[in-house]
Amino acid sequence: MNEIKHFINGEFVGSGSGKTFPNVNPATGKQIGIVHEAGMDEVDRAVKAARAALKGPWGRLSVAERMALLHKVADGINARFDEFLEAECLDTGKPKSLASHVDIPRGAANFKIFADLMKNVPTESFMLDTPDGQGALNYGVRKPKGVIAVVSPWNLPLLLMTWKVGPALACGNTVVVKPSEETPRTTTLLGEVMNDAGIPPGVYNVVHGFGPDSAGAFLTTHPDVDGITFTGETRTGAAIVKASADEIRHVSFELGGKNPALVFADCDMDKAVEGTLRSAFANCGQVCLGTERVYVERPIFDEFLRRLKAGAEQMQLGAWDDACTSMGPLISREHLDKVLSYYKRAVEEGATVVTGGGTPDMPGELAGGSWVQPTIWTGLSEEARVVKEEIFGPCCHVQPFDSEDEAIRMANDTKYGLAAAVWTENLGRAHRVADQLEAGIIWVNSWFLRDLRTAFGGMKHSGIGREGGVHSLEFYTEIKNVCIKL
Ligand SMILES: NC(=O)C1=CN([C@@H]2O[C@H](COP(=O)(O)OP(=O)(O)OC[C@H]3O[C@@H](n4cnc5c(N)ncnc54)[C@H](O)[C@@H]3O)[C@@H](O)[C@H]2O)C=CC1
Ligand SMILES: O=C(O)/C=C/C=C(\O)C(=O)O
Repeated sequence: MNEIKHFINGEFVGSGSGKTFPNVNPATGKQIGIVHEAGMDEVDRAVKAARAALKGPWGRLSVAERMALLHKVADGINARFDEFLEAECLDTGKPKSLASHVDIPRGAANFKIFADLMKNVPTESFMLDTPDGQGALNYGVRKPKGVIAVVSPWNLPLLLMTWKVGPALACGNTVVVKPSEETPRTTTLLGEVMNDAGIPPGVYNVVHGFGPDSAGAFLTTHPDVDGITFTGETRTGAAIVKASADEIRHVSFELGGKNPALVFADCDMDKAVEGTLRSAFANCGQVCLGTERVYVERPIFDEFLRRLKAGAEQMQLGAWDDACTSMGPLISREHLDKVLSYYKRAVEEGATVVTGGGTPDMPGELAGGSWVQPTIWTGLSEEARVVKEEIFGPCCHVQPFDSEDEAIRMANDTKYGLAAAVWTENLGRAHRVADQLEAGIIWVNSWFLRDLRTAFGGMKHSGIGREGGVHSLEFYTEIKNVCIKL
């Protein structure tokens, strides 16, 4: 059975305690590997290795040398594309059609884009008038922040982990990554790529384990970590802030969402239906940017709903390596139970189930997996828990609206503020609505169209700070001002 170890100081090591936990394929429910669980000792060794590497060859590289190494990491991922693809699909059950277009290419791109960005970002300078008339020159210099703790989730494991590791390393930091306990494989495989690319030992470290009382908590409370970047649930973000408060650590958080789509009668219906099918059901609905609330202008409500239902019913649930599969399972039995509890609650809260609402019959060994039907509801009150809480499954509630103001009011009536999609062919309306929506990322006539140079993050309970482009550099560096009296 595949044994998944920590990656510390350039070497794969097991847990001193001998503690392990199972690595399970959610498509079958079968154990496919054994993962070592880090204790305080392994986390401490990883942080010490990361600290030492800052002062070693890594810290002495020129920017050009560092960027060349990061390009080699990206090339290394691409050279082992099929291994990364299989590892990611076994951990998550997601179809290869998705992972081969999104997860793995973005895993490589996250290194290239930030390497190139770092080479080209200027820092500020100001001339200051002084009473003697000679003046002073101020200039900013960016320094690495230090040792960065990266705590990542299971929904887009390689993509979301490298989205943080890429810019962190481009800025000259070192990292200790705690991947989700559900998806340890690609983060571990990346250790081999780092070694092959010539990244010095200690620059990239991985510790496996859980959150509370395990590797996640040990890492985020470690006194020698300089910054924490996290993607995951809002409650976990709050726990990390509390636990790390004594050490006054910088944090960057991408948290949950309950994202709306606003579909206006003047939309291109084909695009709106296709986009909403993707935003509600891609990755089995396990995308923090995904749509769980759809507001449709009343004149097109019936037609839109009919077409959305038809699209949802055409989804092919199946094995990751079957070319016909368009949807995989949920990540785990535990998550299936959570999603099904919302399916039950929707009915209790008075929903009309337009399609889905339960679990499908899957053939052969897939019968043991965490499968769930894509589900659409109508008829719920805006106060229903199913409309208010993040479910993180392949489901959405569709609600009619009669005016632009009403749609905006309902869309903003949430504690979250991550993303929103607006479907309209009226440019004036697009600008007007985008301006009023309370979300960090607004897509007009698109969804998940990502330009990695742009600010990415959430308002309200959906996050702290922004990453992407220069915003990542803000988090992963300390800017030092030098003032020279002339
Ligand atoms: N991107 C997103 O917005 C995501 C949202 N979720 C939501 O979160 C729910 C729970 O999923 P989980 O995987 O349990 O998400 P989570 O937020 O608990 O876990 C994400 C990462 O944080 C770690 N972690 C958990 N508690 C921690 C703690 N106290 N200190 C340090 N690290 C900690 C986990 O081990 C994992 O690596 C899902 O049902 C879904 O609703 C889950 C994954 C991604
Ligand atoms: O960086 C991206 O393109 C995608 C981000 C998606 C999430 O943060 C998520 O689903 O958790």
